[in-house]
Amino acid sequence: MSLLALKDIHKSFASAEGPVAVLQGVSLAVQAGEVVALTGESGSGKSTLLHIAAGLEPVDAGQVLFGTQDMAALPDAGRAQLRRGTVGLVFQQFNLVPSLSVGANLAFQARLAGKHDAAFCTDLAARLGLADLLSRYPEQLSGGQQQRVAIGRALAARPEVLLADEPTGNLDEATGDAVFALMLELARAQGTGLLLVTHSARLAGQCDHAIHLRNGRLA
Ligand SMILES: Nc1ncnc2c1ncn2[C@@H]1O[C@H](COP(=O)(O)OP(=O)(O)OP(=O)(O)O)[C@@H](O)[C@H]1O
Repeated sequence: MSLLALKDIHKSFASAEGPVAVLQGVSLAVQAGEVVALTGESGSGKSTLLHIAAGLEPVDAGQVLFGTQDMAALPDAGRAQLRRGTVGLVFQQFNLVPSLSVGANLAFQARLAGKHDAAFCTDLAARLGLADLLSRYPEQLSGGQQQRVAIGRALAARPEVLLADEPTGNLDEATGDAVFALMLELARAQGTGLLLVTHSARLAGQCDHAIHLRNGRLA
């Protein structure tokens, strides 16, 4: 059974001209330890699909299966619980907690999931180049530093499924490559399934599969 399986997802948004169909029957699966790249032109629906997978956006039709549990069919509290225990998120808005230090932000998700491991967190901070920034606050960080904290926070919780929306988009190429390599290494070592939105054909080429979204369908 797949860690994550999206089945026949349909999604429209309302607009002044009427409903706009963004996803028209999208199905995909991510297995344990598998890294899947999701590519597509700007506006093709990649972020929408990731938000749906995270249970943060309702579907018009379709299933979002984590094992046998359908995220899309759960009530709010059930979705939050499934997300907290199972899913790691790295979105374009980093959503760091402004009142918490970098160190506390890094540990935040893992603590919520009951999986906090101080040594693992310290090691992650070092590998993400954040060791000297642990007592700073998010507003005192550059965009790229904030992005690395957001990645560290998701990885520290050792999620079963990691959903990442252009996770290295704010980083220079060398830092981005190093952070991407760390994400791949941890996903493979821990059996995490990784679904990754990227505009980079180079990064997509390093993944196990690359799938392309066009006109609401996977090409
Ligand atoms: N809440 C919303 N209300 C109305 N339309 C929306 C909403 N969210 C997204 N859309 C529309 O859905 C389409 C897909 O948006 P989405 O952000 O998923 O694209 P994307 O492929 O992630 O784009 P990018 O690569 O630019 O981030 C776009 O046309 C966008 O305008």
